[in-house]
Amino acid sequence: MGEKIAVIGAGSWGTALAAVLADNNQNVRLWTRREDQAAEINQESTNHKYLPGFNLPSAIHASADLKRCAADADYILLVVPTKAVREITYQIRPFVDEHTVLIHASKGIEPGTSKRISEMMEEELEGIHYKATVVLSGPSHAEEVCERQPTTVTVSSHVMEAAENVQELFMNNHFRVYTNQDLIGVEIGGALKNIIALGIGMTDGLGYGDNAKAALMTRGLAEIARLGVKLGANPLTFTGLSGLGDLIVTCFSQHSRNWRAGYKLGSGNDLDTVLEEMGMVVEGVRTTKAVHGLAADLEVEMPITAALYNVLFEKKQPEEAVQELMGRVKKHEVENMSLLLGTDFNNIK
Ligand SMILES: NC(=O)C1=CN([C@@H]2O[C@H](COP(=O)(O)OP(=O)(O)OC[C@H]3O[C@@H](n4cnc5c(N)ncnc54)[C@H](OP(=O)(O)O)[C@@H]3O)[C@@H](O)[C@H]2O)C=CC1
Ligand SMILES: O=C(CO)COP(=O)(O)O
Repeated sequence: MGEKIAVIGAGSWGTALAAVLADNNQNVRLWTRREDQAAEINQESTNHKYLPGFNLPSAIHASADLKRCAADADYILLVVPTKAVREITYQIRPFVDEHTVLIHASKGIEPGTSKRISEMMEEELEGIHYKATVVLSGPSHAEEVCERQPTTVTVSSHVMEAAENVQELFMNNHFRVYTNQDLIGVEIGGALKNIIALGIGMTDGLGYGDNAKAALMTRGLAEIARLGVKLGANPLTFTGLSGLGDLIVTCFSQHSRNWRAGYKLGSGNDLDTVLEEMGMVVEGVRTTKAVHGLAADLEVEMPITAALYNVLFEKKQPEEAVQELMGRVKKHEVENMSLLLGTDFNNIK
């Protein structure tokens, strides 16, 4: 039976990805830190906290014993919130060796260090030799994946052979997987779209219309790409699944926790109350803090991220933040990006 794959994290996304792998006849062990949740998944084939109403494939074996899940796994797939990535990566160290391929499907940037997920994992695994790290990202709400709705994602790695193997593991008639060589761009796009989705939710909560939404998404993607290119990403990645694709799905879907949190903030609720009520991870909040600091360090202009930062952490009223965005000095639409790319497109005759 298939490859041995340890899925670490039984929230909505870890569980949905475990279901895809089980559908593909892989040997899936799903780790949760709660014994009661492992028993529920094994006995009832449900995960009522994170995926209420869904039946999971009975072939998923859940366990709260990390060693049992990861000890002889060919692939270890980490799907925990960004804030838990270092701690959990450190815990899997004893089970990683030169045969292991690590995969992650989390979306965030670490405040303080500005590290991407794969960078944090590499740091926590320092001194251990393993095959590769592969990121899986793209427009993919867990609920629709569990419904076996058509879904497309991207996998990326510095080791393309590993990315292609991971593509093969997940591919089926409902779940189509592309490869992309641009690890930085794929991780940046997946993490930063959550900032913009928070903003879109906020404009919906405030009662703004579709023009505002289009403006935030388009200019939001411009600033994501601006930072990404500065970090070494391929600008074209931001037009792909892990860029524009994920931005669309997170900004338009009511499955999105980032959109929902933004909506509640725009409707007048305070951040602490909103996060407490969500009961699931809202990655965009910490990522806004991380990216605001990173943009300042790198001197990259990110006015939408700055506006979100002010609303989330400086108690600025959302309406005031919108007015400040609209009242900025006059700009040329493609100026910054074209200069970063080394071509002044404004002067092309
Ligand atoms: N949901 C989705 O559709 C998608 C999510 N993602 C990304 O996947 C990542 C995981 O999100 P998702 O599954 O949705 O999150 P959820 O909020 O659905 O679940 C969080 C999971 O992480 C566990 N967890 C939280 N803190 C810790 C910790 N300190 N140590 C160990 N486990 C912990 C929770 O365990 P417990 O229940 O015990 O608290 C729970 O199993 C995020 O980065 C997200 O952006 C990416 C694509 C789609
Ligand atoms: O990344 C996602 C979809 O691709 C999930 O987004 P949310 O975390 O906002 O629910």
